[in-house]
Amino acid sequence: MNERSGPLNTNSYASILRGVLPLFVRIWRDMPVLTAVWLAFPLLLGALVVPAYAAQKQLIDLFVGGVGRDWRDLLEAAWPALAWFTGAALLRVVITAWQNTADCGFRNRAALLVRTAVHERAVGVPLERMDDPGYYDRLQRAESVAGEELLGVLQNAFSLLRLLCELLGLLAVASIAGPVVGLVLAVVFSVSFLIRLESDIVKRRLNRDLTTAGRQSDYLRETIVLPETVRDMRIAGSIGYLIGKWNGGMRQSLELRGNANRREIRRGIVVSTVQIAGLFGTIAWMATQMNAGGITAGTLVIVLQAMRQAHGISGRAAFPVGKMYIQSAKIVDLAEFLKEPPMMSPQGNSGPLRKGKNGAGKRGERISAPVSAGSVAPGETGTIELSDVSYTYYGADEPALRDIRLTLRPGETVAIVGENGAGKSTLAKLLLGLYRPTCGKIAWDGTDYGDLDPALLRRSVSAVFQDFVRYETTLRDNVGIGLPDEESADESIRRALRVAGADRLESMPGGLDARVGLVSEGGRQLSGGQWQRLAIARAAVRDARLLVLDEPTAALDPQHETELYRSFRELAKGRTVLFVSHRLGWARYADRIVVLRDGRIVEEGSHGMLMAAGGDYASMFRAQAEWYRG
Ligand SMILES: Nc1ncnc2c1ncn2[C@@H]1O[C@H](COP(=O)(O)OP(=O)(O)OP(=O)(O)O)[C@@H](O)[C@H]1O
Repeated sequence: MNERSGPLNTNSYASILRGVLPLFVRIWRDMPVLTAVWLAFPLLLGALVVPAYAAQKQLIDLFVGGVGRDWRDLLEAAWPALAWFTGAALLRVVITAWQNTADCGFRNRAALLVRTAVHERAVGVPLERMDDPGYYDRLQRAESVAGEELLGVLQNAFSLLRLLCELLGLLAVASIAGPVVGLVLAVVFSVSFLIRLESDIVKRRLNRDLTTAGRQSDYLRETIVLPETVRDMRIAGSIGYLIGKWNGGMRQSLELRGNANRREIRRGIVVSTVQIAGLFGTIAWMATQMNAGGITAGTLVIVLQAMRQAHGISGRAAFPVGKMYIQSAKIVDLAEFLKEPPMMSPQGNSGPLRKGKNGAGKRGERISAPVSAGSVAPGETGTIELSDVSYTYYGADEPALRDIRLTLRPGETVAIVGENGAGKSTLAKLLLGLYRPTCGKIAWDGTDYGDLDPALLRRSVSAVFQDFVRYETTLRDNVGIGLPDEESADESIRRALRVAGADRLESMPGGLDARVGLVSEGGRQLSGGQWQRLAIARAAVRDARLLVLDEPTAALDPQHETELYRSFRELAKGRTVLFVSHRLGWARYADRIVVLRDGRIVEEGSHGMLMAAGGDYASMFRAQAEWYRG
């Protein structure tokens, strides 16, 4: 059983404290005054309980003992207690109003502070870490915690603090009847509080686990009704399959929830029994004391009132604590996420995987501590050399690339071809410095990528990926993202749009400011090919010496693909280009073709040479040519 789904134990409390405290310290450091004010209000409210009840006791005793006395005498004797009572009530109203304002301001500012920290960390995290499936879970949890959840945790912490302070005040009031009364009530409320808390936590834990399972079930529910799913399922004759899976999952969660509810009811009965026994025992004891003249009527009344109020509070206190326990476990995730090493090496990695057999990273192993980034600028020539490079994805058993030896000369166009999964995109990512080789070395003009200045390396490379991003903002953002905000930028953007064959989009109302995508009102949705041309323009606009095109024409129609090929010369001018494509018609015009199979280079040469050799390339090329001819 892991810690988070395990029973309530001191270890989990310790880990929660380890996670939560640094966050609170961070918040405290950033806004000490607001935090101090936020903490002071509950303390004041708790402290006010005692004078209010003491004044009430005095008044009752005065009125009970003063039956038959002149009302003026009574009033004279009672006015200090009346003043205390009224003053405390008024102060309570004022403090409650202020505390709501302070609480709201504090929580929003704290959440903004932490959210900014999460976003800064999320964009700086090494890409390699994103291959760890657990990373997304951590990021998602951190994101949700840093927003609404953190607000919730702080709100619950505040409610809890307020309730505890009031409870302490009430126990102090109860002790007026005798320290034993205070002690008995403290024990009764603590026991019932702990029982309630335990059952609340069990239920919340279940809710959290069911939420994780619910993601799968939500996915199924949403997928079932998609037109493409309906089409696929009809063709496969398996209409009931997904519905059955979803339904089974839902039934299981309903059963688990039912069990938790029954458990909660049983615990509730125990709590009520403990409380009734404690409270009635106390009342009976006080009644005998009053008879014997040990306590006054005023004491009896205020202690009864305090008991009633404390009873309500002890019930309510389990709620924020239970919520915080579950939320705090998420806060630990948030704190852990904020500890993710930032991108420190130009490769966007924090360090190599620990290697298993064949250089494979072991499943579940964490990536080691960050390596420091270099400070050397990439050389002018831009010769890129890969020496015995291997790469294994996080958690994979087999390397995706093995012993790659390859040199890209300045201005050269190299085509990488090979069947699906051969390692083409992985090679592209390594060349761009997004991943760090598990073994071997990549050097730019003789300097290891690890010694290059990350920012300068990023400026020297540019890319279009098959899974390119669609920025649903303006045309200008889509192409010029990351360009300095200069007047000349628009001219560069227009040139890039022309090269990518996307200049017609500029005629949309608003020109470069035209909104694309459906996120913003009035935005125009683009076709897959139009989005891809924007991605190509985005790569073309940057003055990079290495341009990587990974299936840049997958969404283009033949006409536009041909047009793009015509402008390819302009796109490639003055740069080294590496392109990955399954369309071998493109490859034949490359200076060199590199063929990958199972992560290894199996052939290398010009189109003519490889055709003459009659190997993998020749058979792939002939198969495609046959397809067109046939
Ligand atoms: N993020 C990842 N995590 C684990 N394994 C991965 C990941 N990405 C790719 N792989 C694996 O690495 C190998 C090479 O993948 P890669 O995407 O480089 O192939 P490719 O030649 O570009 O394929 P395609 O032609 O289908 O795009 C494949 O076996 C793939 O399953």
